[in-house]
Amino acid sequence: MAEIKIHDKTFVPFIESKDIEQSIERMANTLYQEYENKVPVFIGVLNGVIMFFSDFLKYYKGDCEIGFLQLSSYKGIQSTGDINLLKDISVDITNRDIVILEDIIDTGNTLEYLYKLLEAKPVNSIKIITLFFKPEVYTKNLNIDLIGMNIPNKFVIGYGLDYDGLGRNLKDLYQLKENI
Ligand SMILES: O=P(O)(O)OC[C@H]1O[C@H](OP(=O)(O)OP(=O)(O)O)[C@H](O)[C@@H]1O
Ligand SMILES: Nc1nc2[nH]cnc2c(=O)[nH]1
Repeated sequence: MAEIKIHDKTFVPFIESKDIEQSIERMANTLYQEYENKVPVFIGVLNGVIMFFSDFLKYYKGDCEIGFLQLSSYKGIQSTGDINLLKDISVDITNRDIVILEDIIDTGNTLEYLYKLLEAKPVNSIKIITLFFKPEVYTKNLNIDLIGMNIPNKFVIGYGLDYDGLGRNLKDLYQLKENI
């Protein structure tokens, strides 16, 4: 894996896709044990979740349904702190057991918005899971039910995550070089 340049920044290889997938397989198996006799609705937070969502489904062994919502708050490598709901939840979740899938939880601003959005919904249960988590910068007290991998506080791209629109199609995860 070589370093790559996207827009004005250089990124270095960080986590290979095979290691990411192993972590996702573990997550899918853990959830399957918890929902064995239920049909959960997995809700992906677009756009960053695309690859995680698709790989997670491949490893999940039970019956399940899916839906999406779209939130956006990043400009470049910074959170604006201003969350935009670009697309509300696409399926009826009334009385359902829902699991929100996030690709990454960083500041927790998006998670806080999600909690407020979901509070008002008449669901049976809610779990929030994330593939990547940055414990050094997470400042909220909100519960995260399942975490795939803890990562340091450095901006990452690839495996669905972008830098100003580019980099989502990289199969491995890369880290911003200037931060190292
Ligand atoms: O914990 P936070 O600091 O709020 O960051 C987490 C959010 O940032 C990314 O979304 P983004 O706003 O970049 O939209 P995208 O998924 O369309 O890239 C990511 O998909 C999370 O939803
Ligand atoms: N691409 C990308 N999006 C994020 N959203 C929150 N943290 C990050 C990050 O490190 N990279």
